[in-house]
Amino acid sequence: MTGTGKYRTFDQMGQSIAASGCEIVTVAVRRVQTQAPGHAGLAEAIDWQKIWMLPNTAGCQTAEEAVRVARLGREMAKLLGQEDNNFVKLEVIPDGKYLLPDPLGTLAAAEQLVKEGFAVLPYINADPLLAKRLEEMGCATVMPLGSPIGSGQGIKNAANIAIILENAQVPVVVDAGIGTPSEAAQAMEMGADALLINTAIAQADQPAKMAQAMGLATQAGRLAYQAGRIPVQAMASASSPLSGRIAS
Ligand SMILES: CC(=O)[C@@H](O)[C@H](O)COP(=O)(O)O
Repeated sequence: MTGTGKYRTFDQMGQSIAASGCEIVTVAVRRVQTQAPGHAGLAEAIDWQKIWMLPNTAGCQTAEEAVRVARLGREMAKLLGQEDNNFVKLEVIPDGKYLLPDPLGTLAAAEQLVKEGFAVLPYINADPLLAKRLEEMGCATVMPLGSPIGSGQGIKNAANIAIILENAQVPVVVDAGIGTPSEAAQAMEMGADALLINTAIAQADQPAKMAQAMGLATQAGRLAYQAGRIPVQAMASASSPLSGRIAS
């Protein structure tokens, strides 16, 4: 999954989405609604016949706001030709400095949106108990953050994300903070089902190239997870057989 924010141009955005190989693109409902300079034409710049839209509630500080914006997002998806799209990336973020999600607001909004038939993809701190509660409530995924949005700090919550992955019965999408392809691969090697990456691509010197690198790393990480890594050992073990040596 990729985002649509922070690109220098819509052209760069389109090229990056294509180069990444992503299947889902998230769009802030409020950006599509404003039609202000820099936002106008955003939704129209993407071919929604090929890409699944994930409307998000960015900018919402309370559960009530998020529920309202999610409903608008569903209408927006319909207008853009995705009549059966009931997805919403739920963001309830009252904190402007670290952009950390409000767990109680997220829980309350998720409960309401699940009741209304949404496929809810909640953006959360990497809290295993919260992830479980959201799953039990009927959320379609959980989206724990690797580190704060746009920080490029990578996977700072690896231990907690590992617990979420161990327990989850729904797909786990690692969202936010991924700064490099190696961090994308790391999250996938841990067993994440998907990633959401925006800033590291959009703000790269060459966004499309970084998008491709992120896509390749995501696939590499997934393959490595499926292949099964070797156990880490304290001591060396020789690569060549020890029997039949020339020297005694
Ligand atoms: C676009 C979006 O949904 C972001 O809020 C998301 O969390 C990605 O974070 P990064 O920008 O750190 O990749």
